[in-house]
Amino acid sequence: MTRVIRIGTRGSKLALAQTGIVADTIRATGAEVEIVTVTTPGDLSSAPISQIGVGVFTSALREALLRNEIDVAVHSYKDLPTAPEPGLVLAAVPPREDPRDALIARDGLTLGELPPGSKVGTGAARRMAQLRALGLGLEIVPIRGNIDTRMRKVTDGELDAVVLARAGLARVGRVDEITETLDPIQMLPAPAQGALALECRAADVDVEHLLASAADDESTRVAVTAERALLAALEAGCSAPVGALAEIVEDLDDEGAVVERISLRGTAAVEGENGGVDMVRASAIAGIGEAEKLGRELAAELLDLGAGALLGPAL
Ligand SMILES: NCc1[nH]cc(CCC(=O)O)c1CC(=O)O
Repeated sequence: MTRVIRIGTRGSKLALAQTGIVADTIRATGAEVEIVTVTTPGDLSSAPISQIGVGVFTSALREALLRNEIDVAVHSYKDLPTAPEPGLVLAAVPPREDPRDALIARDGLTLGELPPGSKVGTGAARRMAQLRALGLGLEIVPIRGNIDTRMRKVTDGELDAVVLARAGLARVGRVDEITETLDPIQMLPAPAQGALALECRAADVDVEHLLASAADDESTRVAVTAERALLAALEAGCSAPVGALAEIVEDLDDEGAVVERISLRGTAAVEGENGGVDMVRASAIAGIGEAEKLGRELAAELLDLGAGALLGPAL
C-alpha cells in the first residue's frame, strides 16, 4: 500500500518555509507527501493575540488532524498550548533553529545605540516586558502581522526597530537584515522558540513512527521539554510574559567523566514600582533525564520571586 502523507500547514510564508523543510525530511524516507494549507483564525484577525486567545494559530490544524483532513500538523512549537490535545500525539521535534530574538533597527543600530524615545515594535508581552525592564527609555509599540509587514514598518520609517524571532527570519531567508541578535541575558526567548512540533493522530501509528524516526531530534526535545514544563507550571499561555531557554551543556560527574546536563534560564514578569513591569530571572541545572522536573522547579523559584501576579494575556 502506498500512502500519500498529507502535511497540514498555515499559509504564511514562514509556515510554508517550515513545512517545506519537514516535507523534504519525510520525502527522504521514500514516502510521498502532499502539502495542505489550512487557514487559522490567527491569520484572519489583526486583533492583538492577547485578545483572540491561546492556540489561535494551532487549533485549526489540530481540528483538521482530528477530522482526518491531514495526517501531520506542522506547528511553530512556541505557539502550541501547553495542554495536550486528546487523540493527538507530539510525534517529533525536529532540530531547532537559533532560538534567540533579533533586532532589526534603522541605520544598522543595536539596542544599546537606540536613543531614548525610539519606537520599538513588538506584539509579544514577553518582549515588551523585557524591553521595558532594560530601562532604555524606549517607546514600545504593539504591532502584529507577518514578518514582511513588521519589517516594513522600519523601512517605512514608522518605527525605529522591531524585535522578531531570529528563527523565523532564518527560515524566510532574511537574517541579513538583522542588526543585532539579542543576547539571552537581555532577552530570553519564548519557551520552544525556534523549534517545530510535528503532531499526528494517536491512532496513526505508521505516521507516528515515520515522524519519530525521520524527524525527531533528541537534544531539541530535551531542551524544549524543560522550557515548556516551566511555562506549564507557571500556568502561562503562549502570549504571557515568560521567557525560558534550555541548553545542553557538558559537565563532569563525581568520577570526572564528561556528562551532558541541562542548563535552564527562566524569566517572568512581576509587578514593578509605580504599576510598572519588572522581570524576575532565575537559572538552574540538572541531569539530562530531568527536564520536566527542572522546568517545574525553576517555575517554583520564579513564583517565589513574585512571578504570577501579572501572568496572563492582559499584560
Ligand atoms: N508568534 C508568532 C511566531 N511563531 C513562531 C515564530 C518564529 C519562529 C519560531 O519561533 O519558531 C513567530 C514570529 C516571531 O515571534 O517573530
